[in-house]
Amino acid sequence: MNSLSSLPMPADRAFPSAEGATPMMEQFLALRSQAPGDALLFYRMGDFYELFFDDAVRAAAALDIALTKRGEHQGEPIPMCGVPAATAEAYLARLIKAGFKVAVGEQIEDPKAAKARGSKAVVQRAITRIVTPGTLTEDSLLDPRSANRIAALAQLATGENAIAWADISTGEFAVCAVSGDALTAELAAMNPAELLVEESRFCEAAGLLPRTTLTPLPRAKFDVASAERQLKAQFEVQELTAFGDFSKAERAALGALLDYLALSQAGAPAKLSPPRQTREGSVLAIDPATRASLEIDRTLSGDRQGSLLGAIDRTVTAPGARALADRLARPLTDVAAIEARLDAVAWFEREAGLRRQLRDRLKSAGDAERGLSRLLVGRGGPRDLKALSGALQEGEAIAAHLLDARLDRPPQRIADGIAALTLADKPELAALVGDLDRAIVDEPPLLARDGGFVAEGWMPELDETRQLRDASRRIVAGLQQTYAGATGVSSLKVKHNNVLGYFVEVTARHADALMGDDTFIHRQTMANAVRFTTTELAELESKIASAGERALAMEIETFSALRDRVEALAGFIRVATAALAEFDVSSALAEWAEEAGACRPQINDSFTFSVDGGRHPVVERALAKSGEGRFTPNSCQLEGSGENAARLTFVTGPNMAGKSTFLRQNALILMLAQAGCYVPAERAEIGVADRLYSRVGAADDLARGRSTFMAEMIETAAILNQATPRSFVILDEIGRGTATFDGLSIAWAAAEHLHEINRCRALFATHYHELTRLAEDLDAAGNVSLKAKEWKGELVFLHEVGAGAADRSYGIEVARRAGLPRKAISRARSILKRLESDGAPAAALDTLPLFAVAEPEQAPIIEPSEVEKRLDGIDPDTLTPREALDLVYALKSLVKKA
Ligand SMILES: Nc1ncnc2c1ncn2[C@@H]1O[C@H](COP(=O)(O)OP(=O)(O)OP(=O)(O)O)[C@@H](O)[C@H]1O
Repeated sequence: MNSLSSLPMPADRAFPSAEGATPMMEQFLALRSQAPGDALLFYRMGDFYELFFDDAVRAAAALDIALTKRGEHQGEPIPMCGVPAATAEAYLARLIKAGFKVAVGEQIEDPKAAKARGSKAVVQRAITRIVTPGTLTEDSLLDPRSANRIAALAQLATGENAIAWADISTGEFAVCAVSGDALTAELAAMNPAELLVEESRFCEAAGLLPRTTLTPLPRAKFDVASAERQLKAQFEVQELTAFGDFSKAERAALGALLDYLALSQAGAPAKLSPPRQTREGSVLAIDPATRASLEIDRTLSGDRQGSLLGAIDRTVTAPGARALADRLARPLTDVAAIEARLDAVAWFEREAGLRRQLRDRLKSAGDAERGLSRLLVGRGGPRDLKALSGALQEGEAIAAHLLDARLDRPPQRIADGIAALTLADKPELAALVGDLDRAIVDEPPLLARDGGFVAEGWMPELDETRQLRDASRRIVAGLQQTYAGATGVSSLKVKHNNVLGYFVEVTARHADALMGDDTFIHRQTMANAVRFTTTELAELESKIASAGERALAMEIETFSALRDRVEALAGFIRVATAALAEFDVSSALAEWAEEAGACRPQINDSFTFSVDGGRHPVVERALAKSGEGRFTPNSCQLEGSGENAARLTFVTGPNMAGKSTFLRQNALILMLAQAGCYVPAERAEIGVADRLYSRVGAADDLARGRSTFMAEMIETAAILNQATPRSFVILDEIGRGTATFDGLSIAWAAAEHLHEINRCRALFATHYHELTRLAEDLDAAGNVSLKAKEWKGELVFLHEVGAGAADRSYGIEVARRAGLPRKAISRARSILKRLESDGAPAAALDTLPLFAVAEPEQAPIIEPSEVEKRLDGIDPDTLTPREALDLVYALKSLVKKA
């Protein structure tokens, strides 16, 4: 979705005044004026959500549903459309995907209560929620394997910036002050579903993050003083310093986000953890262009399959998958933190048997994280409670299992996980888990109001009421027999519907037998049946109904009591569910490492990048799957000082030889290592990088009015302006999108800039062989090349990286393989020959007539074959079937001869 289209509606849409409105329409217009202008209003009417006026017109078009009319307002028909409440989530999902927001106006009183106020009274309604991409909690609206964050960007006039973000499903609430340079990379690492920006900055922000919905907010929402008040109230503290020393921009961002969340949850804001301050630079900065080109979590065409994440993800739970995606999105820069993650992976790698048992158990732990968040924002149900107890029980069993195994002493992160999952020292949580397990049936309904989820034996009073209800039901069932005996109508049935309640039904033929009997009160005559009620049935009916109502009320009360206990212990539960996700991620990474032959990288603060036998995890997998052969491992040595290895290495070689693959695999290895993953190599030593840049492959960015070359230059400019000596850069063929000499000059200057000014570790793939000479002049530059050899006139790619520059490009050979017409190929060869001998392209070309001369030794005149000659002389329309058959035989014999 383009971010500009993420604001499909102007916030200042006009709706008619309430003058002359019916009471219901008056209420609708009042709610409409409370709802944000850029949101559609779903107005609950019985079993439907209805939309009116402009909302109806837009929703009908977006959902492709019928647009109708309902009465008139101020002399004009009112446009209307509606969706059934029972299936509303599916429509919501489509609207949110299309970039809309939806305000939900619910009935907040029982229609009976409204009726009691008078026949014309309108049921009270209120906006209970505003559904936006960043505030979703429903499983059906969310991708189970991706996080769903919402962020707010505060940019003060002083030039101070900060990003605050929250994930309602985990309660995460954090903030980071960022410099202008790092803004885009920090936002890309966060990858929020929705970004709140000040409205005057909307255009600037549009396009920063292509998959993010932008929500403009008035400037006042970023006011520092009111933000501070709101934060203090939310976290019940006198001073914010309790949580950290927040800058003005940080406070503004946190406040705007909190306010928006409160608004979208209609005053019942998500239960967030106190704000955590993070430091810019604690994650490896990767800008959006680099992320896209490295295909980290999706390919350039948007698929998960074929991305790095798709290749290495072996997690077995949705929270695990989300945690892994997050690790790849935000690799770390702190050596100790990376080592701690690697220790956990290594432990699971060593304990392979235990790992398999654990992964089996994890599968049944489910996704308690999102269930918890639904419960906390008041949208959870009995199924979420059950999932929670299931996960915590499984978690405890896992912790006990890991402890019992008495294997190698677990590393810190695993030990912390075990501690978080052990219930013995958390009596309240243990009691809650036990109670949830006993109180809720095994397969509870989604919603509490459906009832039937409190298990038998949990609440004697409820059991009694249910027994009463069931006994009455049994009496009703027995009455059928009694009535049949008394009336002599054996086909008599006792049935139930919502209009009559319990009733007796006989066929028209037997109606007379009941008509004269005072026990039976005639209610309905249908085509084939006649229906009666009886006082006895009516009494039983009301007993059953009131017992049912009482039972449901008790169940709902039980649900709220359990929910409150969950809320009180939410902190512990979050830590426990996070521990399960951590176990899943670490064991999954160990599983992948074993499968892919990956090794533990050595991480340190040096400026070394030294990889032996490195591989590209995605290309390798694709090759193995297609059976096209094995991936050739390649080593790469870079050294910031340039002493033992070059700092800047030029990579040359024929087209299709594997240059881009080599560049990317090294960037991915660095990223994986800093994310705390094993790396596909025999050995790797990696000095952490602060920023990773990749300029590989150019694509037009026409949506933003940039040509391929312009897009390439903008990205190159960002690298040359921002890369530090700690950064890692891969550059693929920059400058090729313009005139040869311009391109060469730009590539040349960029290489020198990287070497002399940025002084970062860099791989620079190029077809400009002139550049390779630079390695002689620059003290920390070197050359490697991808090898190819000619064998029996064919070019064979070895995909092997060796020292030194390549001698030629073999571009024409690749073009021939790709199927360029023979004439074009031979023409290209002759042009190349002349260029190589004359040296000056333009002058040489002027003298060459286009396609006039065909070089005999390279492009022999192709004689038509015998078959072609024979076919040439034939007019198919004049052939008899016999002649045609003869011709086929003749042609076949010619082919054999040839
Ligand atoms: N190390 C390797 N082992 C096996 N196959 C490889 C290896 N590297 C690349 N290949 C194969 O070669 C193909 C071309 O690789 P790549 O795109 O990296 O070449 P290139 O040199 O960058 O080409 P161009 O200069 O045309 O952009 C890949 O799609 C892959 O199938």
